[in-house]
Amino acid sequence: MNNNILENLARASFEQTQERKLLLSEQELDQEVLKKINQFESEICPSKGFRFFQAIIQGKNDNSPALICECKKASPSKGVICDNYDPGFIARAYQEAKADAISVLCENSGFQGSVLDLKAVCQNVSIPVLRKDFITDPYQVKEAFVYGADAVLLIVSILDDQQLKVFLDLCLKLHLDALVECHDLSEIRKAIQTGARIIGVNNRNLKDFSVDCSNSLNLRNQVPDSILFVSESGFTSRTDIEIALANQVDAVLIGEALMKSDDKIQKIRELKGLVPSSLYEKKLNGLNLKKATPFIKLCGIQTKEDVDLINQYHPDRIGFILAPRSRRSVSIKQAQELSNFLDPTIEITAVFLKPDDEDCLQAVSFANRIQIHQPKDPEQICRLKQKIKIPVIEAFGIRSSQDLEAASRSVADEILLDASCPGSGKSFNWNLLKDYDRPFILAGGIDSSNIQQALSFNQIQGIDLASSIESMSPEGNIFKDQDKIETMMKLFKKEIQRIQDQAINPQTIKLQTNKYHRTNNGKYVS
Ligand SMILES: O=P(O)(O)OC[C@@H](O)[C@@H](O)c1c[nH]c2ccccc12
Repeated sequence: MNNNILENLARASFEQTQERKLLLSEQELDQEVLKKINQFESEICPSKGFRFFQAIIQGKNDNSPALICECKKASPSKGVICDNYDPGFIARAYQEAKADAISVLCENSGFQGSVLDLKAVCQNVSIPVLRKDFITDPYQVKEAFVYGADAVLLIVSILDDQQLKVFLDLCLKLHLDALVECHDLSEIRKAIQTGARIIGVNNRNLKDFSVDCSNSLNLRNQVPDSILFVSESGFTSRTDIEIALANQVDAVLIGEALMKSDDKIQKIRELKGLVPSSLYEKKLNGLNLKKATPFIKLCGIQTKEDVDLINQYHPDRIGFILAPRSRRSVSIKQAQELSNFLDPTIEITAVFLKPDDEDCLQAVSFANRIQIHQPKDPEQICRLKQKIKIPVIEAFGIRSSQDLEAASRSVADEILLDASCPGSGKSFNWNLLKDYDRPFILAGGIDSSNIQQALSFNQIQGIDLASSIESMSPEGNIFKDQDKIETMMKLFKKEIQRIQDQAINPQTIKLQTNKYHRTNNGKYVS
């Protein structure tokens, strides 16, 4: 993998470590280490240590893998996640909610963490604590020990074989557990060979920050049962946890979803399956799914009259088409002006075809999302995601299942699946969508005859209409037609109501339980 992001974080973490050495030299730290070892030995309980490993074994049960809950103020992809960050306080809430272990981000440049956060957490809880960091210096392992951590993260891709071995040996000496993070099969092999007892697979691709929970599940079978398997990142709901459970994951590591939650205790109980999660979410069982009611987007808004109609019928999103050659196009300036009249609770998507980065950057002033058809170059989506702070949608014209596969690999925040000739009012062959497992927005020829089918797809996030809400005037001009907007909005709302009513029918829920299980080749299936 492209290790740039990882390497930069590792370098930053290393530099932070060198700075701390100026305050406490390695020799002095070694003294502290010795003191603590002596303390251990004088204590009555000689088996102290390796508590993280034990906590996972004891924490997992038939209803849930063990939960490792993370304290994380910020992340390189999301910026600040938690404003009033008090790791000690958060850790106490985790413990109260019966988390099995706690992970504390200590890196400063990308995560705004510190070893002091680790210290604060260790002072506040009795459950095991993991130092989450980019460890490349033994000093960091010793520090973790002295501050009271029970485990450290070792990331295989930033360590050579020799270093990994040295660090694992040091952990063993200090009775610390090591969570050995791997990204692919070769790293897993290396970890196993070096003697890792706990292997973690990150669902977040650190090349582009995309999250795919199937990444760890697909690698599950490569780790023998004698080694604990931790699935890291991207877990947001009870459904995600159930899928991990069905794939014999021993523990899951959850950060962002908890940090964002106002009621952490309740969220952990929900993740553990101790309180029912939203019933509708259960109905839409799926990996990585945005478990919201599907939205409707009306696309190709061009005039003030259109905006008035939109405000009246209130779809969830609208689209301004900024591709110059479309018959529905508006300029960036027009879109900016029209957006001033739009009800602010309606989201705006700026739709581009082969855009320059510059145009997309300009659209940020009025749009909530950017949608790109045919990126200018293969890196554009990834680049834009880093440059602009709003979600990026990549649109795909679908002719075959290969096109769908390409879409599922997209690094965009959302994907939109359309006919190969967007805006033509034609649909592609929706039969191809059967078994498609990435959430998607559907576009192309959605009208009163097929809206019900469109909303019935398991992974549907939203639908996007243009042609079916338009008519042609006697002069041959195409315009947004109030009657048609009304018809489509009514049909949409009726269908959503029907889906929601169905979701609270207990039978539907029962059928969905344990939908995912493992096959021989380690792939999850539904
Ligand atoms: O916030 P999330 O998506 O729940 O992810 C948590 C954790 O897995 C993630 O922070 C992480 C996994 N591996 C890492 C390595 C370094 C820093 C951070 C991480």
